[in-house]
Amino acid sequence: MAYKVKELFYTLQGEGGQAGRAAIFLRFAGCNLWSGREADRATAQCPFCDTDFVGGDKYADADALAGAVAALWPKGGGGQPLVVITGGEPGLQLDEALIQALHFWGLEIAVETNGTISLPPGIDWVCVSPKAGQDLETVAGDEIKLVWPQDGIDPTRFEKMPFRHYFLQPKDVPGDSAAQAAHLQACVAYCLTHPRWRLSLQTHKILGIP
Ligand SMILES: C[S@@+](CC[C@H](N)C(=O)[O-])C[C@H]1O[C@@H](n2cnc3c(N)ncnc32)[C@H](O)[C@@H]1O
Ligand SMILES: Nc1nc2[nH]cc(C(=O)O)c2c(=O)[nH]1
Ligand code: SF4
Ligand SMILES: [Mg+2]
Repeated sequence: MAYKVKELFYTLQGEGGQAGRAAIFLRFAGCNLWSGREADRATAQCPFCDTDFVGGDKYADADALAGAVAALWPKGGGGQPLVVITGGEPGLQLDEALIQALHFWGLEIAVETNGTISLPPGIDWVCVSPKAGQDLETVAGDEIKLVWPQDGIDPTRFEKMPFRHYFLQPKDVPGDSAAQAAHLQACVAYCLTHPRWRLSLQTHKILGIP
């Protein structure tokens, strides 16, 4: 199968339970909850997206893509190579052939998903970030990372699902510092009154790295 990839880059995982860990990012093009066009944002099922996932390059098959990913890991530095597969929505393109090819290169595989599309088996770390009004296909995994606040979602709903970690991540609104501050305070207040939940900051944005 051919894959449409917006970008490949090497950085630190900025969010969630693996924040601070070096990782190669594989960002797939396309999402099922927004076209990616600004003109459609207001009517999108997921209107607060912080990511450009339109366009990019085609890879002819799993071996070609996995080889390009593996080539980004620094030689001789040690550590367990990690790829974070994101998007857009990775559930649209991620398949068993790509999982196998990435594992062949010794990569640990983490996925960032909105949870609405079933994923192939074999992923090492599954992060589900639920979106208001969207039913979940993936109801178990390593972490829930809920962008907060979001109207129409009660976080306690996810506590019945077997995830290892529960994170709230402040909803970023570029250019609106009052909203940013309010969203951060809402997350802090919720974590203090519901201690099962932990704060996930987007540390790459704080650091100014990709
Ligand atoms: C761009 S999404 C791609 C993966 C997948 N489509 C998803 O939504 O989980 C990567 C992560 O960024 C989060 N995110 C998107 N927009 C955000 C924003 N404005 N503020 C904070 N987190 C955001 C998503 O919820 C998700 O956890
Ligand atoms: N550094 C960094 N960490 C991230 N964790 C999840 C990201 C994403 O866009 O899925 C992301 C991202 O875009 N950059
Ligand atoms: S589901 Fe993920 S990629 Fe799609 S619009 Fe929402 S945050 Fe962006
Ligand atoms: Mg991001």
